[in-house]
Parts: sequence; C-alpha cells; structure tokens
Amino acid sequence: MRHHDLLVLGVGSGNVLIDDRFSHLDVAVVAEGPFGGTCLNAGCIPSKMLAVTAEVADGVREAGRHNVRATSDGIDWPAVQERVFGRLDAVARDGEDDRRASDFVTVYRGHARFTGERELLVETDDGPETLHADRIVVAAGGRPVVPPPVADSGLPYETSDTVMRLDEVPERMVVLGGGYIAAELAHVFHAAGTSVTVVEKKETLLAEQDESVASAFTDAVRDQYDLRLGRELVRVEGSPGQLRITLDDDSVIEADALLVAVGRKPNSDTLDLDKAGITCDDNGMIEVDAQLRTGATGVWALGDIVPGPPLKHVANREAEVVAHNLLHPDAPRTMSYDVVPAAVFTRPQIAQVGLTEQEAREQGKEFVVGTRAYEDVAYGWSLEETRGFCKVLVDRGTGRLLGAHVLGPQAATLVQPLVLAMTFGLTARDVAERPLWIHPALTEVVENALRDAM
Ligand SMILES: Cc1cc2nc3c(=O)[nH]c(=O)nc-3n(C[C@H](O)[C@H](O)[C@H](O)COP(=O)(O)OP(=O)(O)OC[C@H]3O[C@@H](n4cnc5c(N)ncnc54)[C@H](O)[C@@H]3O)c2cc1C
Ligand SMILES: NC(=O)c1ccc[n+]([C@@H]2O[C@H](COP(=O)([O-])OP(=O)(O)OC[C@H]3O[C@@H](n4cnc5c(N)ncnc54)[C@H](O)[C@@H]3O)[C@@H](O)[C@H]2O)c1
Repeated sequence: MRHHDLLVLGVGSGNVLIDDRFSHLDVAVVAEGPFGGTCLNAGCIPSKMLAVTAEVADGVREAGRHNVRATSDGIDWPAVQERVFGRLDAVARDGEDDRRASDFVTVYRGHARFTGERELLVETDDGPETLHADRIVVAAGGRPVVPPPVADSGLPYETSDTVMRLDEVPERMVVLGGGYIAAELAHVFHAAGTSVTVVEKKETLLAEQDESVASAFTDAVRDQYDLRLGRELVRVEGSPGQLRITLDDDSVIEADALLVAVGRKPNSDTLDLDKAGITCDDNGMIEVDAQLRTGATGVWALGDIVPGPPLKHVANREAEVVAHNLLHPDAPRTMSYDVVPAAVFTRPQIAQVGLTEQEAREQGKEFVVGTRAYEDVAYGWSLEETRGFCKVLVDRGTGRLLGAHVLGPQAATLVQPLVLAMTFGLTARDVAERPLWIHPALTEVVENALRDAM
C-alpha cells in the first residue's frame, strides 16, 4: 500500500486546487480520463469554441441585414475539429506532463474506488494499486444520463462526450432534451448544416429559465428546428446511421444520429463511497458541509459530485475553498451559493442570476419587474437586434435585485454588473444612477432595465 499526505480523486476541477502551496506535501492525483476533465475535453470549452464558429457562420449567412454582400460555403468541419481538439487535446496532454514532471505530485492512472477509510484501490494498467492518504478530495464529477429506451435499444447514440468529436456532420439529428446542452449543440449542428429535431418533455425549451426567457428562446428557434415539445421518446429502432425514433404520440422521426441531452448524474455510484463512510443525498450527490467536508474525517468533495449547481465557475470556487481549508484548517472558509450566475451559449445567448419571475412569485416576494429591449437602445440598432432584452426583478421593500435575465448578443457579459450588484447587495437605483454607463454601449440595455424598475 502506498501512502500520501493528500490525494485528489479526479483531474477536472480537483486538479486545479493543487499548486506550489502544497509542495511541502506528498500529493497523489488519480486520473481516469484526460487532464482538464469535462470542461476542457467535452464540456464548456469545446462547446464554446464550436458555438463561436457557429456564430461566425450565422453572421455570414445574415450579413445582408447589414448590407454586406457575403456568401458562405458552409463550415469546414474536419478543419474545425483539428483547430478545436488539436488545441484542447494538447492542453490536456501538457497538463498531465506538467503534473508528472512535478517533484511533489504522483499521478496514478485508472479507475479508483474506495476500499476503506481514506483508502482507495486504483485499477492501473500495471495492475491494482492500493493507496492511503491522510486527506482526500473527491472530485469525480458526473456523466450523461441515458434513458432506458435509448440505452436498451442496442443502437448507437451520442452524448456531449462524443458528439462534438464526430468525424462528419450528420444530415439529420434528433436531440433528446431541451436544456443547456441541447440549446448549445443544436445551434452548433444547425449552423453546420444538420437538420435538427428537438424532443423535450416540457412545453418549452430551457424550461428552468425565467418564463419570459424560455418562451422567447423557444419562439426564436421555432423556425430553425423541428420542435417536439411535451413529448418523450419511447423507442429507437432501425440500424446505425438510419435510426427510427418513436415518440409518445406515435410519431416517428428518421435520423442519422441521436444526441442524448436529458441531464447528468454524479459518478458517486462508481466509487464504493459507503466503504469510506462517505454519504450521499437522494440524488447521489456527496453530502458536504459549508466547508465542503464530507461526513468522513479527512475527506472533502467538490464539483459536479456535490449538491451545488453543476457549473465550472462554481467548481472552481469550491476548489479554492477546499485548497484554503486544507492549508488553513484553523481558519476555514465556507462556500456560498447565494449568487450563482449562469449562461447558455446558444443563439440567442442567455444569462441569468438569482430568482426567475416564477420563483419570486412562488416565494411570495413583493417585487417590481424592469425590462428593456435591445432594440430600444442605440447599440441594439447597430446590431439590428429585434429579440433581445434585459429583465430585472427588484425587491419592492429593499430596492435590491432578486434576479436578472438577459437574452441576446453578449448576454453572458452583460449580466456581470448585475452579478456584482447582487453580490454586494446594491440597490437597483444605486447601480443605475451612480456609475456612468458608457454611451452608446450595449450595457445601456442593463442600465435602462434597472431604471424601468425604479
Ligand atoms: C457539454 C457541456 C458544456 C458545459 N458548458 C459549461 C459552461 O459553459 N459553463 C459552465 O460553467 N459549465 C459548463 N459545463 C459544466 C462543467 O463542465 C462542469 O460543471 C465541470 O466540468 C465539473 O467539474 P468536475 O471537476 O466536478 O468534474 P469533471 O471535470 O467531470 O472531472 C471529474 C474527474 O474525475 C475523474 N473520475 C471520475 N470517476 C473516477 C474514478 N472512479 N476514478 C478515477 N477518476 C475518476 C474523471 O476522469 C475526471 O478527471 C458544461 C458541461 C457539459 C457536459
Ligand atoms: N453553458 C453552461 O453553463 C452549460 C452548458 C452545457 C451543460 N451545462 C451543465 O450540464 C448540465 C446537463 O445539461 P443537460 O442539457 O444534459 O441537462 P439540463 O438539465 O439542462 O436539461 C435536460 C432537459 O431534458 C429534459 N428531459 C429530461 N428527460 C427527458 C426525456 N426523457 N425526454 C425528453 N426530455 C427530457 C428536461 O426537461 C430538461 O429540459 C446542466 O445542468 C448544466 O449544469 C452547462
């Protein structure tokens, strides 16, 4: 059995917490997949590189709106693959090489599971290796959910782990689910020339968003995708590349590829956590306290395997908190999920922070809604933008923001001043009236939405 001072299980967000501050320790990292984890290899980063590619293609197609004569011969998918994954795979390899070159970190490759308190067995290529550590951080992430009718069909399907690396763009693709991944990747494949059908069991796409955002987004993409809302998949038949997908209204869709995007689940069920005294909630998320300590002494957890929102910026902050707490056990920090922004990098782009209008109503809040359309500010005219808007929810009593929602170009950037306002508890009036807002920047849509709520 090998012993280490500190062991980190998972090389996504877990890997980022180890830096030179830990060089006085003997550290182990255990990696099953590539360094950088989901975000770098199959998540945030490739999907955004592809989203920007899709936006460029959309821009060329729609250049006429700005009286620019342009024609497009489409997206050179093999070249995109080489550009995106040539770069990202090299970053992953370099990340591993750097760790292996470190004089205080040992890298173990293989699937790990617990065999006892702070004891793990790793199935390495050279055989099983048992490791023990004084302190362990579990950052083993999650994986896509695949519903039984798809999994049991025996026919091929894609998930976000595979679809971005397809050699060829499918002619016809069914996307099962209408959430984050569906919204982002349907846009990419539609821009690349795929005929996309989206099957979502709820009545709108992105149903967890603010109701005005979900309905505006659904309307915006209605003429691009074949939308099957309020529907579920019941059967997949046919043969690879010639799938026949039957829905619960007996309609049948023919497709070359099926992308499953109905959510993700934590990898906790693959780790034999009970052997280590680590407990999970009903959703399989590892239970942690505000310092991100599990119920087992000397074991922390972070990222998509703990109950917070499964987002990379959340996992990164959790990694900072855990790193601090490992180094400063006498002055621990706690993790706050009070103000968590998120964005959907689709077209139109979407960003949010805080409560949706429906949540504010359900919670019995007294609030004022302020909205401003992009087309009502000067930069919106420059963009020829007709759909975009910013919407803020302001507490009637305190004047503070309860939530904010942006749909339209640069939404993820525009929401950030509102994230700051909520983080520092500023009133809508203060945020609108005290700083000068650059004219005629797109940020005027935010300023004017705030003024609308005053
Ligand atoms: C398509 C897609 C797009 C996304 N886009 C965004 C975005 O734009 N913005 C955003 O904030 N978030 C986004 N996310 C979410 C984000 O990727 C995750 O929240 C984040 O990567 C989670 O990090 P993690 O470290 O918890 O897990 P991961 O990065 O998945 O890391 C888990 C690690 O554990 C390892 N592992 C698992 N089990 C074992 C085992 N038994 N033994 C050894 N190693 C093991 C894995 O190999 C991996 O190294 C996206 C996700 C997807 C799927
Ligand atoms: N930009 C980002 O931050 C980003 C991008 C991609 C993914 N992610 C993360 O990855 C997670 C997973 O993304 P996702 O899109 O898989 O999940 P999601 O939870 O966003 O959406 C899943 C959708 O599938 C629907 N659904 C569930 N079962 C279904 C069924 N049987 N038939 C039809 N529809 C069904 C749900 O109603 C929901 O709309 C997200 O929650 C998010 O945290 C983030």
